[in-house]
Amino acid sequence: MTTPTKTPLLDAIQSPADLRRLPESDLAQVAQELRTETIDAVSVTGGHLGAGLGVIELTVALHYVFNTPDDRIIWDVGHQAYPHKILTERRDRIRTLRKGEGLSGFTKRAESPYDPFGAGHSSTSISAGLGMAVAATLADKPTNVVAVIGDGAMSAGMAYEAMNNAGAMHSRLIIILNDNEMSIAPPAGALSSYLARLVSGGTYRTVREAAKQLGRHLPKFIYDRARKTEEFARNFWAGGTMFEELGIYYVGPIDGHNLDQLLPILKNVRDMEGRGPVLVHVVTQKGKGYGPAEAAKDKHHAVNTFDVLTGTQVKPKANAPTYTRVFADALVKEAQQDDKIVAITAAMPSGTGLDVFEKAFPDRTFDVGIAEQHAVTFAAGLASEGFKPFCAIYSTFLQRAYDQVVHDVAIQKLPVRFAVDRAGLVGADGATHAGSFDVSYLGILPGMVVMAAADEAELVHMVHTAVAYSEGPIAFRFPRGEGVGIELPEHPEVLTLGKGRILREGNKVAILSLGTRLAEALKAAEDLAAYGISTTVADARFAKPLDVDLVSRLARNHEVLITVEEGSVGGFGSFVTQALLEKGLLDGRRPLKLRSMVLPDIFLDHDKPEKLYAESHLDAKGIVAKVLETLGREDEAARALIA
Ligand SMILES: Cc1ncc(C[n+]2csc(CCOP(=O)(O)OP(=O)(O)O)c2C)c(N)n1
Ligand SMILES: CC(=O)[C@@H](O)[C@H](O)COP(=O)(O)O
Ligand SMILES: [Mg+2]
Repeated sequence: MTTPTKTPLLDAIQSPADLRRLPESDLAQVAQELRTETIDAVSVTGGHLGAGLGVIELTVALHYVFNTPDDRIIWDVGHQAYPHKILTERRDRIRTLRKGEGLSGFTKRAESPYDPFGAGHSSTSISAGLGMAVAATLADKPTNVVAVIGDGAMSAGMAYEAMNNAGAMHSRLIIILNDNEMSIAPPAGALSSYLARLVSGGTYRTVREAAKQLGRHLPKFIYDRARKTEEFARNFWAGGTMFEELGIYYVGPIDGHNLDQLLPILKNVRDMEGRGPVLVHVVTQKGKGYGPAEAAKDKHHAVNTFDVLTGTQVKPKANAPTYTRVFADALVKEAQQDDKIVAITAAMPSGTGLDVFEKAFPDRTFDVGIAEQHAVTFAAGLASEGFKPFCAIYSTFLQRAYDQVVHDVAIQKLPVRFAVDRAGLVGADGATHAGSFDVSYLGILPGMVVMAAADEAELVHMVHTAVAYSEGPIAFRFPRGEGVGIELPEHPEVLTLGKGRILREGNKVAILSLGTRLAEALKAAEDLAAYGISTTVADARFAKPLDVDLVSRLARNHEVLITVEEGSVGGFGSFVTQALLEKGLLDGRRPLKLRSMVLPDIFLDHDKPEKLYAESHLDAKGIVAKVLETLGREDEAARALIA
């Protein structure tokens, strides 16, 4: 006897076309089954759960009403798109989410035609959607374009730049504002209060009222006739003014878990003749329909694998505190001594450890929302008035604020301290979140100091150094995850600017490491000893200013010099090469063999960082192989390793 399936309707849906063949009366059950499947899948993969659970009904409704993939649905950030993936021909791979070779945790063009735009970073959907809507008009295609953006993502400047443009364009773009009153943490800023006011009173628009809201945008003569009815007039002025002032029709707020509201309203919006951009304000609950998620403070934004019945998450065994935690604790200690220290996060208080800082110093902690550009210039303003701002931003998200780093901070030599977390590879989030470029993009700026912690004790020294340094901007980078378990210094030192350190002296090969590959470099040196190769290992500490004396000495006194880093081409290795060129140490008079080991020049997909580093040869084995290859070692053991 076969066991009855928990998801009979979902089992018959391969693609949205199958969904669209069902009667509307079945959709509530489809949604229920989709929720069950999402919870079950994430329980074995881990990942972003709460956001997806909040958009289950919306996902079903959108694929039912719109003709995907010809109509385009763009999920902002993409972390809420797991249910969308299940409905769009990827259910068979949903338990590979975020694993090597598996489905991405975000939307990804290469993965499916149902993902018309890739994401990972927030607040891009309205711009991309507007581009698609304009393209449809230019190509005279009847494509509907729907951008689904969260209330958190709506705090970023890009969303406003896009609405400013859209409101003036009369393009047929549909924006769904998915308002769950949550970012990763509770949302920060005035917009969130504004949205709360729109939703206040706890009443949602009925379908008739929403239709009337849309009716306001009907041709004038129809509208004038309609507005004479008293009922119409009663609801006329409710809500939506900010969006409407920008020229975007506002509909809502509506209950995003009620298919009886969602379906007719979405159909209405889809079929409205002659309209411009419309924003449908949908109110949802993050984590909806799963008790442990609804009860959790963060609504289960991101989870480890867990037990479905109890919601208990598997806690990976911790061998050492995370770099993030070490940074946060070190900053708290510094701030106890120095009341000029303030800390800034762009909507990532827990991710950056600033939740710890906030507990100690609530008045000196600023969560500015998803607004990295503003965060940096806001920090510049604080620095210009004598404060010591620590801007804690992931390497990948700091990319968005590059002009602010250059124009508002570096050119003015303002002492903003950048705590660049998630430097290097990050794992399950993949290419959109990898911190591969910060050494390159920060290290080329005049006057910028760039440090990289080789272990967590070094990180504590670097935090202290950043507090003490006030000549201009200074950045220190450190990776995601646990440290190496080294003892932390009681009394951190101010590091000498632009000076590295030698950890092991040898005479044939020199490995110059920047960042946490140092442990692998030291292991490699041990292994090389077994080949009779004497190896020096140095930690550069600074990518800028570079320790040119150290680099020159290593180049003069060794046959091989290898740089190693957790970053892209164009970073530390390039700075070392440039310095050696300028010193005339690469002009052929010396037989120096210089090699630089960097991440490959491709966007690496999600996988375990250690596996990716090994595949990129940035582990001890890879370093040894590089040395043997450079020395032209032909013995069998060397050949096996190089191969
Ligand atoms: C530019 C950028 N900064 C920060 C993040 C990290 N981040 C991912 S999701 C998220 C919260 C998004 O909130 P919201 O848009 O309301 O979506 P919800 O999770 O509530 O559905 C943040 C801050 C990001 N992805 N991109
Ligand atoms: C979706 C998003 O951008 C964040 O939730 C990100 O996944 C957080 O990454 P960490 O787990 O490294 O904090
Ligand atoms: Mg939200």
